[in-house]
Amino acid sequence: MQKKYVVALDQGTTSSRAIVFDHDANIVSVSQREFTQLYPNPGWVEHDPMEIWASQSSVLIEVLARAGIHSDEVAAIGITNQRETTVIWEKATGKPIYNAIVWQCRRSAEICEQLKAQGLEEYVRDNTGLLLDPYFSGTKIKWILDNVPNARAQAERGELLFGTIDTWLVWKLTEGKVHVTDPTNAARTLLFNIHSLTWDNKLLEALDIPLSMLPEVKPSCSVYGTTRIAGEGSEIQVAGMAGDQQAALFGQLCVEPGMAKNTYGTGCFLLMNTGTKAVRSNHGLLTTVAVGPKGEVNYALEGSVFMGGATIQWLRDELGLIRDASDTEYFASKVADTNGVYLVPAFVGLGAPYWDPNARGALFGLTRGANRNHIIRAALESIAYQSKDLLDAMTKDSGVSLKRLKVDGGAVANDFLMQFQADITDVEVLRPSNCETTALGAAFLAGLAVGFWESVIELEHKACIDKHFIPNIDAQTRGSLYAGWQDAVARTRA
Ligand SMILES: Nc1ncnc2c1ncn2[C@@H]1O[C@H](COP(=O)(O)OP(=O)(O)O)[C@@H](O)[C@H]1O
Ligand SMILES: O=P(O)(O)OC[C@H](O)CO
Repeated sequence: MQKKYVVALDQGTTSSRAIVFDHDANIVSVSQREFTQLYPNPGWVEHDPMEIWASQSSVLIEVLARAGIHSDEVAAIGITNQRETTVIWEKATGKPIYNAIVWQCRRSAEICEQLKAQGLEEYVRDNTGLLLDPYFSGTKIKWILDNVPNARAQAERGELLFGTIDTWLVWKLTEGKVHVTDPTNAARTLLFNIHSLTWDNKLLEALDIPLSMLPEVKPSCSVYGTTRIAGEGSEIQVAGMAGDQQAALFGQLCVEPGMAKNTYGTGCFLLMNTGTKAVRSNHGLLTTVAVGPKGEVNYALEGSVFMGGATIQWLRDELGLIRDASDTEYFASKVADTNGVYLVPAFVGLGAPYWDPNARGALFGLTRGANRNHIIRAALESIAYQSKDLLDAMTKDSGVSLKRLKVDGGAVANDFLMQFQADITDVEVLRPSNCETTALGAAFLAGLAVGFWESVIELEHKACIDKHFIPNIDAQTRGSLYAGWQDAVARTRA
């Protein structure tokens, strides 16, 4: 039967999605399922790997059933995923030995301090492009090996496997036959040398992690194995994968140096392609691996903010101020400003450009006149302020002053947020008509790997802009609003 579709699996921090794209990159069908967030201690975040698999495999079955698509019409399945989140399982049984430790989790802060005390900070910076922060997988792996009974002995006997979520999904999809990752995910582990593109022995030794646990690293645009939907029908190629932020960069076709996008999901992630040159940041950004026009390794500068849309979930789930994330637009627009209120959402510390794992969230400027709408507005504005922090750092590091910013992710549906982003950065914000660019990036990689699409040039005709947000405040107002934010951040850190 003719291959008409590519399916992207987008395993995000809060939900698992499966999206079917046709040859024109139109969305044919979407299926999505939220899963449980576990907070066993303050600052700790976990997921159940089996629940991740259950939600991801069920949406895959559902998305095809809903659209009446047979597996032999699917050219390939591409994977994109929340990065850094760490799963360790038994090779023989496929059973995880502990919950997945999520990228936001702060429990390995002390291990990071120990590595700093060993003088490894510069080495890490030079060879992995990262910083010593609990964000990345390496110290999470060590924590599991040090704290789960028998884990270290099992690891030393070669009985355990490590994977980020891409690796875990391919392992499950191929029924335990394939243990693989790609350079964009490997680059987030703290164990991968981004210049030689191999696992780094010195860091494996420092963290006491056996090499036998690590997956093979294959290009982001390759065929990794095959799967059958619910164990039935014809085999589908699993081809193409990238960490979600790099997939979004590729989905937005930012494949040339100087092209950038900002994704507003659970966190916010601003990435700029720097081509074949790995640019070292002097302003608190990361150097990471991206995907080039032919699926090859490119580099990117990245600013990572831990609480983006998650701040809105907090308003909904913990404070009960809204019923749905989209309500925030209505309430924020009911007031002319925040009445001097600033929310610094350092709930799990602060990421780029501050890298302060010990900072905690704070609300400033409360007066008797401050009401719910001001707090909701301050929460939305905090997402835009954090993104401005990233954009300013990016300009300093790259020397490129962006005039236009491509955006995507769940929270860009919010017009208030997008307009405020344009106002506070003085940059035009471009929202694509398909905001599922993360999934699109994975679909592109999978489709290119199996010849469903020929080249990136063919893909360029498939993207279009839904809305332009033009800056609309004066420089003085912008300056004083941002100064208030910087003051609030400084006080949070103190
Ligand atoms: N209209 C909206 N306004 C503000 N935030 C929103 C809106 N819709 C969704 N969000 C936020 O966006 C996030 C979901 O985006 P998504 O890209 O699906 O995230 P992820 O891939 O990290 O799971 C949630 O944190 C949610 O609170
Ligand atoms: O789940 P998201 O889309 O917020 O992305 C999570 C990032 O990959 C973490 O680095």
